[in-house]
Amino acid sequence: MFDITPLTDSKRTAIQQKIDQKTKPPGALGRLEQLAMQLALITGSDEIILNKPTMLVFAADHGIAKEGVSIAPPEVTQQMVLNFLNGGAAINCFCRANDIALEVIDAGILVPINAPKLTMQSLGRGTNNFVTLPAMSLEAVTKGFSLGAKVVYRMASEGCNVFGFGEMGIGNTSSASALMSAITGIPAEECVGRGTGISDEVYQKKLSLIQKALKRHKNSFDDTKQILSALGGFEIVQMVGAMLAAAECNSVVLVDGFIATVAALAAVKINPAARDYMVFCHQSEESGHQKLLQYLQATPLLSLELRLGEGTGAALAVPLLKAAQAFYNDMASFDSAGVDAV
Ligand SMILES: Cc1cc2ncn([C@H]3O[C@H](COP(=O)(O)O)[C@@H](O)[C@H]3O)c2cc1C
Ligand SMILES: O=C(O)c1cccnc1
Repeated sequence: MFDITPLTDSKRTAIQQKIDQKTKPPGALGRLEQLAMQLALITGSDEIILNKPTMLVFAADHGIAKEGVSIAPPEVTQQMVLNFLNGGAAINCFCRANDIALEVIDAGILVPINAPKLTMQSLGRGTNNFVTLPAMSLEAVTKGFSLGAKVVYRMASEGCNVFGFGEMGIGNTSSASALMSAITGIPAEECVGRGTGISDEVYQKKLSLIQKALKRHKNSFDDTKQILSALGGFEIVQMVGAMLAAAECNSVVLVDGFIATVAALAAVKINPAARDYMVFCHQSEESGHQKLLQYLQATPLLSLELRLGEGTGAALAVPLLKAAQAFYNDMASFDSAGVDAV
């Protein structure tokens, strides 16, 4: 379904040489050098090209939210979508601060909003409660992949080659933890966290509901699509399709916090070549995130104790991408600056 070209090793030596000829001790720009290597492999080895960075925020509701597993009721998903459209959320501020375009997508909120700025591609009015039923049909997963991909193909045709992925959906840390446990085999206790900041009591309820759901659906864990249909969210499946499409379009995939990283995990299971295009932007405070990053052998760029989602950690990493681009493209070499090589 997604034809992703793994990044070629043949250009690595030339890129490393270019980095090593910059006027600095070898390796002195640390992680920025690794980032420049990845960006050069994705976008061009002569010059790193970052075009029209765009944040895609997918919003949807979750049947499990009715169980009271969040600090907020499900209505907050729709209210936050309106907040995004009015420019008032954290993600709006960080996108404005860093010159990132923002597109908000209704992937399946409970009560649709009629607003010209909102991209409408709803898969339904929230998922089923996965404690008792599969969250969605397999057809919805497949449709979600193509709807997510559609947004990326449109933006890529307009020249965008840097995509950030964010989400909004009350209850979605429950779906994400259940997916993480089912896909990786890591026990639920290590995947489930406090989400929006729930109490000990609510945490115990959340954990036991997720354990119950994992037991109930365990016979349909043969492949990633089945797992997504059992436990996923409409915003999560659209993110999976969008990430795979971005990798297919040779674009940079900026992965945000816990929920976005679970979508990235599913995308990598579906097509391992997608991993090459992913930049893991930050480590969230959500307790399962560190384990998940380790599982994916990913070292995140930032660690700011965020636990918000919306794409905020991805937006905050964009200046680092621009710094990697700036030194790779513009910094003098020992030769051009007349500095003795070290
Ligand atoms: C006002 C508000 C704004 C948010 N922005 C992102 N989230 C984050 O919290 C939710 C996940 O946590 P849980 O699984 O505990 O519900 C998601 O919507 C996520 O994007 C928010 C949550 C709230 C309450
Ligand atoms: O890391 C995240 O994505 C996250 C953490 C808590 C709540 N919402 C999102």
